[in-house]
Amino acid sequence: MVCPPAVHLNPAKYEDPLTFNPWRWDGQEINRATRHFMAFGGGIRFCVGTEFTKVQMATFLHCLVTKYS
Ligand code: HEM
Repeated sequence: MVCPPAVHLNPAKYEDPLTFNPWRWDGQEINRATRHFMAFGGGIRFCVGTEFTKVQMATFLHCLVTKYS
C-alpha cells in the first residue's frame, strides 16, 4: 500500500513540497498514475470517482473565474 500524500510531499522529487505550486507539474505526464504522482491511486484500486471529480473541479474553477466579483 502506498500513501499518495507521502509520495507527493517527497522533497527528493518535489522542490519545497509544502509550497502551493501547481506549476511544479507543468510539462509532466500526469494523466495516469506514476511512481511520483498518484492523486487518485493506481492499478486495480484506482479511484472510480476520478473523472467525476475532474468534471466537478473544472466546473468549480470555471464558475470561480467567470462569476467571482
Ligand atoms: C479529489 C477527490 C478524490 C481523490 C483525491 C480520491 C483519491 C482516491 C485514491 C487515492 C484512491 C485509492 C485508494 C487505495 O489505493 O486504497 C481512491 C479510491 C476510490 N475512490 Fe476516490 N478520490 C476522490 C474522489 C472520489 C469520488 C468523488 C468518488 C465517488 C463518487 C470516489 C470513489 C472511490 C472509490 C469507490 C474508490 C475505491 C476503488 C477500489 O478500491 O476499487 N473517489 N480514491
